[in-house]
Amino acid sequence: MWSFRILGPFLAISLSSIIALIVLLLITGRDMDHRATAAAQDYLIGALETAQRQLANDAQKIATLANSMPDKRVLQRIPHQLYQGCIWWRHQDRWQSGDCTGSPHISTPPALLTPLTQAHRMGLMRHQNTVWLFATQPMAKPGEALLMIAPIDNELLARWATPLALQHLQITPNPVNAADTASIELHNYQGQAIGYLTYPLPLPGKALVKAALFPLLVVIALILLIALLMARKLSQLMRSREQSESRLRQVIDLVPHMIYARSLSGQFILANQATARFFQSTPEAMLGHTAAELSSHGDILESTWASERTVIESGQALYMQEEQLPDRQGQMHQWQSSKLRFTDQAGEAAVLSIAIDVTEQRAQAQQLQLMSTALERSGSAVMLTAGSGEILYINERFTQQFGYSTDELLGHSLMELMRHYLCAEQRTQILRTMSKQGQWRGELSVPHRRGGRFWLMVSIAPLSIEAKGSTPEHFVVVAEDITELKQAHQKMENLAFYDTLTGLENRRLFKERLQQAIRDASRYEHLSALLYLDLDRFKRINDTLGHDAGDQLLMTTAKRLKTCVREADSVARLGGDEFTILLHRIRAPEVAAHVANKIIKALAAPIQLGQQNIIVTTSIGITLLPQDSDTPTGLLKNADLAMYRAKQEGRNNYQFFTPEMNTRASHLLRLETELRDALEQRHFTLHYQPQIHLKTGKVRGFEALVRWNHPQHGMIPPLDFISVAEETGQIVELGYQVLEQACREIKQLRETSKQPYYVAVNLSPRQLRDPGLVHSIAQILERTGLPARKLELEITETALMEQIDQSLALLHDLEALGVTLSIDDFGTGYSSLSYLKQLPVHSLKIDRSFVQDIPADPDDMAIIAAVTAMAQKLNIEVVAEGLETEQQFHYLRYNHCTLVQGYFFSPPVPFDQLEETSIKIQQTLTEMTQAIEYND
Ligand SMILES: Nc1nc2c(ncn2[C@@H]2O[C@H](COP(=O)(O)O[C@H]3[C@@H](O)[C@H](n4cnc5c(=O)[nH]c(N)nc54)O[C@@H]3COP(=O)(O)O)[C@@H](O)[C@H]2O)c(=O)[nH]1
Repeated sequence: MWSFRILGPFLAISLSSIIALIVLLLITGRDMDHRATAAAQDYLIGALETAQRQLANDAQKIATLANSMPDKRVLQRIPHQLYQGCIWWRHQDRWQSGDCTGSPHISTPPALLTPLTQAHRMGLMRHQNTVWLFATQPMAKPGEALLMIAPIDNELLARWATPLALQHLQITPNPVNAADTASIELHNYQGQAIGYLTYPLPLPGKALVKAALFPLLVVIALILLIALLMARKLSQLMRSREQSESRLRQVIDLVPHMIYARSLSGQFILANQATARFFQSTPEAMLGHTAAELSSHGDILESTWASERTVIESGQALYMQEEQLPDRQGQMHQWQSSKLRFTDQAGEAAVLSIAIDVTEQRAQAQQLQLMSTALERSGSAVMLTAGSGEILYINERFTQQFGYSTDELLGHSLMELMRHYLCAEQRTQILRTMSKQGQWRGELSVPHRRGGRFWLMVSIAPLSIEAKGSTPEHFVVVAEDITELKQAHQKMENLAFYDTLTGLENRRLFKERLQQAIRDASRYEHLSALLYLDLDRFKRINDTLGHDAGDQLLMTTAKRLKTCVREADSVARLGGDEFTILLHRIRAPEVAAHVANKIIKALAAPIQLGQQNIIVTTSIGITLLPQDSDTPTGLLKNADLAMYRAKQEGRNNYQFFTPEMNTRASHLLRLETELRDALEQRHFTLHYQPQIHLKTGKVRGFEALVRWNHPQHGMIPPLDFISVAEETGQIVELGYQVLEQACREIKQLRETSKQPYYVAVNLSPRQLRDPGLVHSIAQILERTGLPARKLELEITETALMEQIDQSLALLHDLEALGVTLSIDDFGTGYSSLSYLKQLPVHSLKIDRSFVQDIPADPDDMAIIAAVTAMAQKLNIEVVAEGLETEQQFHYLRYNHCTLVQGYFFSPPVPFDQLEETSIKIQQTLTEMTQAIEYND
């Protein structure tokens, strides 16, 4: 590797240097030869010309001298220094003598002299092996001339073509170069080449080259050495550059940011691994490609190219530019890039970009910003403190919550704040919990700076960014205003445990108190008493005077009850007009009796309800604990039974619970079970009591009255089971059985007697609430075939008034069915006249209690008179029940009562006696009518 890298350049440089040197030498040698030849030729020509001029001058000087002398001796006196060759004198066209002092080798050959007579003044001639220069000079005397010859240096002598033929010299440089001589061609006067002169070159070019060979080799050796050193240096440089490049490459590939360079055409000329990863390519494969060619989102990527090109064109670097670019999957990334122009190795302008993927940082920053904003706008008050407790931050809510500005709190201590808001005990408790558990959370009631108090749910927790267990660097305090929550909780608690109307404890709380009292009573052997009471006839007051009056009554009752007991005792309203009182830790049962009396007295005081003064009475049941029962339910049941007994005893009194009451309750329970069996086995039968029309004196119809034909106890009257059936809901099923049987039997009687009898059937309040009532009655009528108008439904006035709104709709539905309606026990239910007008009733049935005191009670008689008068006006029939005496009969007849019913004519009788009973009544009435007519 090294040898190649070194040898390559080394050989290249060396060889090229050697070749260059040789070529240079050859060129130089050749040039030198040319120049040497030219110089030699110039020299030769110059030398000849100079010698000729010299000779001609000498000849002229000698001629001048000789002209002044008479003979040839003159020549001898001519100083030798004046000439260099031989000298002859011609006299009268004959050469007289000569002197060759200067050239002793030359005699004076006539052969030589003859051609010289040719009046050539100057020239060259060859004689023997010597080339001579000659010059002739005419003298003063005619026919006399002077000839001078001088030999040419032998070195100049070369080849002579025509010996002595030359009479005149003309010189032309020879273009043909000899290797080591310079030559000139000599021509005669006819221009013919007669020979040439050569001149050996002192050191021709080739010789010079030969001579220079050694130095050349030395130079080459030196060059090689230098080249070697240079190659080595070069190699080192190359290697270090390669290493440096490789290092640089490694470095840029290690950099997680995109580093790339693009040429002016937008093609990548450099890309690191991060860039390649982004384009899902390799750095090598990217080179020469544009972003558009490398990515399907290249068009977007190319948008960056615009800015990069601007950088190239303007030379203006861009730093920290934010760009959004998609990766290959189209996922947008946020980049922070810097771009700067540089010139690549080819000398072309390019742009280097360094792009940092800041997507995550931006997302984190955004998240941080979001969290910071959330914190700032949080509904909770947030405080951040240093580990020392110094307050570093509070959010807006904090300032609102506590009424401090940020400046007032920052830099202060949390402890200071705690001292201001919390008592020493609270602070100690918080600090103790903090040191034990590391944090504290709890509710605090704190005063507001601007007055008032508020409830806070506060948490103080350490905030350590460092490893767990280290001393907390910060604490975060979060306070949430729970005042409303507290109030709502309080309200809910009130709702859950207290009666909204009276503010007394409700059933739930009372039961808890009772439970606690039972525990206390058995543990500490205390005696406590539970009083259960309701207001006598509250329902009637409520219905007649309205619910507001009823509520008023209940609230007054609650207040009065409170005045009758101690603070520690519990007074509760269980619902409706039912109240309970728990007397804690009483000395003896007599105390309970005493309180009961107090209550009866307190409630007996008149109560102003609207325009009326009402006097209420109450019935109180008392049970003692723990002896009567050890459960709240048991005690309440006992007290209820006792209260029931008090009612049975004529109301407005109190009764203590006795075990026998439980016996009765058990009896009722048993009755319920037996009733269920009786319904299944249809043990009920009907008795019918006739209703007599006073004007016609005929039996118009019958009231169906149920009896329980008990297998063991015989016939049981309705008063013994109707209320239980009503309570348990069994009355609904019983009512349908009665209706079915009554309709079927009266239909049958109508057919056998051919009389248009109707049947009146009692509907209890519970039946009125049965949604299937109308439909079921319609089905019964259809099944039995009794015409609807021959079925009269008796509904007590109390039942109607209790649910007047629903009743109205029901009565209209029943009327639409075709059945007739009668208000039973009229006069006991406080129905108002306005209601009566709205009700689709066919008749009113005056309660037995009003009839039974005729003629003893003038009030009752007046009521009967008023009712019949009113009914007449409303076009409603009046039925009087409980007719037992003739006096009563006459009074009712006199007051235009429509129908009568009672033992006076017949008690309720079984179905099979009906026809016979009806005939008897008919006879009785006929007799009575006759007697009346007779008396009249
Ligand atoms: N919901 C239903 N209630 C019914 C049904 N059958 C009866 N009852 C109700 O039971 C109550 C008692 O009824 P009963 O023992 O049959 O007494 C009735 C008569 O025997 C009694 N009566 C009739 N005439 C006289 C009399 O001259 N003197 C007197 N002391 N008692 C008399 O009155 C009862 C009829 O009353 P009323 O219904 O108000 O007309 C009773 O309230 C029945 O309503 C039933 O099937 N369903």
